[in-house]
Amino acid sequence: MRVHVANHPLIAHKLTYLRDKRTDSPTFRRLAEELVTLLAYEATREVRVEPFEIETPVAPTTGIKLSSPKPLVVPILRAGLGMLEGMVRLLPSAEVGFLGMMRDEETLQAITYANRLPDDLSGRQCYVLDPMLATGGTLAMSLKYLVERGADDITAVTLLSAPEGIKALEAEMDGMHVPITLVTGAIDDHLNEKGYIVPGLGDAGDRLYGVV
Ligand SMILES: O=P(O)(O)OC[C@H]1O[C@H](OP(=O)(O)OP(=O)(O)O)[C@H](O)[C@@H]1O
Ligand SMILES: O=c1cc[nH]c(=O)[nH]1
Ligand SMILES: [Mg+2]
Repeated sequence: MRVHVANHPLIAHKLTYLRDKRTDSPTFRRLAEELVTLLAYEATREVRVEPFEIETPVAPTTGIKLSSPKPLVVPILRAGLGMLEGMVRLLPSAEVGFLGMMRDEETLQAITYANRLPDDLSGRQCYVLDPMLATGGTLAMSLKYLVERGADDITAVTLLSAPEGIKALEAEMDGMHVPITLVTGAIDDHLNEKGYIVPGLGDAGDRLYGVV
């Protein structure tokens, strides 16, 4: 698994306000969207393209366009929804599939409660969106679904990641024979005893949408 930490002062600046507990939901949603657009630039560096002939007002030339099949963007509900708009703004022709997952806060095991993905993902590049990679259980389960359905190139985009979760995800995806890339805004210090990222930003879903 390739891990890319997007090292940019604007990303660090926006993450700081996202982390601040005084930041309200509307501001949090706007910052998450802005951050994804910056991360998406990095995450799509190897998006598949093909040559395409056009004519400028001056001369014929060869450009590029996104290859078919189009990339699939998969936000992990709930919190991943807060990253969807920022991503599809950069990739407007992408298709979108949904996975609903939640962590059992006692066992920290991921549970899937919704799954709306194309059956056949053969040859598809997939971009999985989830703001938080904590223990790695949620992303590991999501990426395995995609690999089982035939995805052959997967990039996970997170705002924050824990070192423990990156290690666990690497171990889970080892031997999958599918290129996996993680693009993240920052790698934080550690996980606490409740599985929260430290310093982190708290519960991303609650901060985006309120406590359920
Ligand atoms: O790496 P893990 O330890 O699996 O934890 C990360 C998951 O936890 C959060 O979701 P949560 O279960 O809180 O659901 P929500 O998005 O509905 O709030 C977060 O958005 C990730 O999906
Ligand atoms: O710190 C964390 C860990 C898991 N899920 C979150 O939303 N935040
Ligand atoms: Mg949550």
